[in-house]
Amino acid sequence: MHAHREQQIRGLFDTYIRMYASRDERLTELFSDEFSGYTGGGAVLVHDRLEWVRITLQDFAQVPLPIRIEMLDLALQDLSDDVVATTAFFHIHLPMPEHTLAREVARLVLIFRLEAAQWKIVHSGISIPYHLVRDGEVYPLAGLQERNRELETEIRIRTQELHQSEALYRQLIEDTLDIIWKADRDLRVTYISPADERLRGYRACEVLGRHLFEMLTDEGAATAAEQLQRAPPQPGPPRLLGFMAFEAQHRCKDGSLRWGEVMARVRLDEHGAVTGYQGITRDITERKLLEQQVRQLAFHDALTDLPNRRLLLDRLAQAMTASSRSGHCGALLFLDLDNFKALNDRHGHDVGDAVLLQAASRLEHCVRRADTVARLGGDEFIVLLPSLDIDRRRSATQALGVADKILKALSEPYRLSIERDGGVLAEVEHRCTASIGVSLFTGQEAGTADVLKWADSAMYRAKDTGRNTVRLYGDAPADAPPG
Ligand SMILES: Nc1nc2c(ncn2[C@@H]2O[C@H](COP(=O)(O)OP(=O)(O)OP(=O)(O)O)[C@@H](O)[C@H]2O)c(=O)[nH]1
Repeated sequence: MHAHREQQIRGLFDTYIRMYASRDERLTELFSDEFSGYTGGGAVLVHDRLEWVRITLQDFAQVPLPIRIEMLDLALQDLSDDVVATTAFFHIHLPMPEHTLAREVARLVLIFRLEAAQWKIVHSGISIPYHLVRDGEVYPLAGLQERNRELETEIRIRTQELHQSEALYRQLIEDTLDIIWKADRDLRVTYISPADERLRGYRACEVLGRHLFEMLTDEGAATAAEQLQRAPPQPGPPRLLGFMAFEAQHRCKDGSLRWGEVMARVRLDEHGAVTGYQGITRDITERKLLEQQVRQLAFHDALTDLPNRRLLLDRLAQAMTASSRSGHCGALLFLDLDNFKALNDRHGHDVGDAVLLQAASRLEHCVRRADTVARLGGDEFIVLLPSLDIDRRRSATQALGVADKILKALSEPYRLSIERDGGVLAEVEHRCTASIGVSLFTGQEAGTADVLKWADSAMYRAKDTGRNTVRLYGDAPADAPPG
């Protein structure tokens, strides 16, 4: 997309969000005369601009206080020369505490069209969290099916009338990505909407009549079965039980897996007997991936992928709790590479990074699976040996043994590719040592910060005594007795 055009649409989108959040009625001036849009619950397609303005003003009157919108992602897509689609993901924080929806991701599609040299919003579709819809009530299923039909008609008519942008209609359909399904009382599928084929690749005829749980992984089926058992049938007039919500992994035809958020309901007759099930499944794979990335970023070092300080402290606290139960000692090794700055200064940061990566890998090869290798930052690493011996002296001997093994592994030559003037790569061999401080811990006699501080001070003593060596906290007269 042309940078100028992108900037323009982004600016307009930001203005829209700002005006919406501050309940600014001038927002309605952005709507095209040929506007169409889905109302908040997603069930009704509105074609009339004035009707849309009325709905917007009613929304502003119902929640007059400013609302907070926390943008997560915004994507712009050229649909044609004069049509651009924007897709935004965000959290909505309404001013009433019961409507704080920070956990839920809302999706807004706005389509901008260039009209007489002015960009106008020609379509709006919002997919909002389920429980925002009518007092905790899930989308009425009939409403969604109705909406699907309306969409298809809308697309047919508009394609004939406007011949404008095929992609615009594709975008419209994307608003109904949720899979709608129904099953009989034996959980055999009796209806599945076309969205399932788009997401999982199975044609409806391949799914109809099959057990609902065949769509899921074994783990997903176990979650679903557990949820269904939680909805005990009660006698009464024919009705739908309240919906249950759970997340489960779904199998796709190509062998891949996708995460779905399932909202399901049980249909009962007047005797309380189950007559069937119905539900909506929303694809949340992207959200799950994002959550996983966020977790990875929060607990791991970006360069080496090793646990970071936060995760290390967590593991150290766990090791200390386990040690109080077992009576076994644990050890923390604080490592700092020697003269690392000189390497960076001489060959540049990228070469320094390459050494850090190789050092991280060597450290991982020196320890067992139950041990943790973490990077605190810079050229500082930690090795946590959570369970050694019951006897402190024997534990010290074991920890010092691991430290010696690490010193030896780190002092092996590092082979590095270095870019010389003119971009030619040269292979060089670099030698590097480390200084290590070791502290032992038993149970929770001390805090995690103390154990880390002791290992750090022992490491500095190793530096002071000439580097490339190991020191144990508690061996020097100045050391306070541990624990
Ligand atoms: N390449 C690279 N360098 C880093 C990174 N983070 C910090 N550093 C550098 O690592 C160096 C750390 O040096 P120090 O540990 O303070 O000193 P040193 O040269 O190793 O000397 P001693 O520790 O006294 O042996 C500094 O030059 C930092 O700029 C990183 O992610 N990548």
